[in-house]
Amino acid sequence: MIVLQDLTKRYGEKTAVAGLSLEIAPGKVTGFLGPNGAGKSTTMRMITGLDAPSAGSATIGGRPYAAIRHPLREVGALLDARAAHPGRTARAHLLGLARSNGIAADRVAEVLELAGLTAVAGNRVGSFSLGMSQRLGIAAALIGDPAVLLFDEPVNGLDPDGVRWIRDLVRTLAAEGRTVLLSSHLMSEMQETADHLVVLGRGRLIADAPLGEVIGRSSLNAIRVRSPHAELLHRHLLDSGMAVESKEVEEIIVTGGSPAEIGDLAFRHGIPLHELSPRRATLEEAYMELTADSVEYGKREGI
Ligand SMILES: Nc1ncnc2c1ncn2[C@@H]1O[C@H](COP(=O)(O)OP(=O)(O)OP(=O)(O)O)[C@@H](O)[C@H]1O
Repeated sequence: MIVLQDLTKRYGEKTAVAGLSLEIAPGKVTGFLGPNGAGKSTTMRMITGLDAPSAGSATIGGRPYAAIRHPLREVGALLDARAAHPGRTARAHLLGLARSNGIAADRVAEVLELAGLTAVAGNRVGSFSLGMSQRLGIAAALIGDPAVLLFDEPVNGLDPDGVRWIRDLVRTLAAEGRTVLLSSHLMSEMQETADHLVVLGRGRLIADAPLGEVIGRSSLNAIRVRSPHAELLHRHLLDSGMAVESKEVEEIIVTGGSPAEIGDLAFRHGIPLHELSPRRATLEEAYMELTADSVEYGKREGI
């Protein structure tokens, strides 16, 4: 369990993280989303003790990172794939980490295998592609078999096979009861992988809810209704407080009501229905709506 209490980070005038309070629970994949500069990496850096908070606290299992004697045995993090020394081999890098955290050397071969790096274990890290470096970063995160894992953009640079590997890996880690915090800008991937979402905008929390709930709140969840009496149904639906848009002569798009409510209402008024099909918003659509006012670095209308 990761607990953030009023966590704040200021860089001079800039407030990168502004009073964040939330809990990241074990046993699920928590997706960490937000536009560029929203404060995701800064939050992860404070959780792992790489940055000190300006105010508030971040604890793992009740303790701040700095108070954990062998941190890699409790928290694994992939924050910067290029963090390993380029002149070292992958094996030497992992052995160094194992030694400094009281982890048995046998574990190195295990995580190299798990990350698909056994064949290149003796190669220098500096010769690795971005995808191989990501795999090494993941091997490092897993070396101490920790209960808490943080992955910042882990699929960056990975091929489709690697992307699927990460998806399966994080799902397995969560199913084992671990706490998994995962940031990514790939919404389709996040929709496949996350159970719960934490969304930041300009350093503030804008959503902390199960994935299905975040998508369910989108105004783009709509129901297509076809009826030979679409116009009449249109009026009844408006009277009952739903939003209705006419598409074709016999087709309307309804938001703000469930298929059951629409079907029952049509039945009460004796209106035949020829189609009643829900269209679920995608995470990308829900996310774009949610963060529309929080995008800091991007294209603005009229510029
Ligand atoms: N060392 C630093 N010095 C000054 N400002 C910083 C520093 N690190 C981060 N910031 C600023 O803090 C804000 C949050 O940055 P952060 O990297 O945490 O965002 P992010 O959500 O991870 O973004 P991205 O999706 O682009 O990786 C940004 O405005 C950034 O410029």
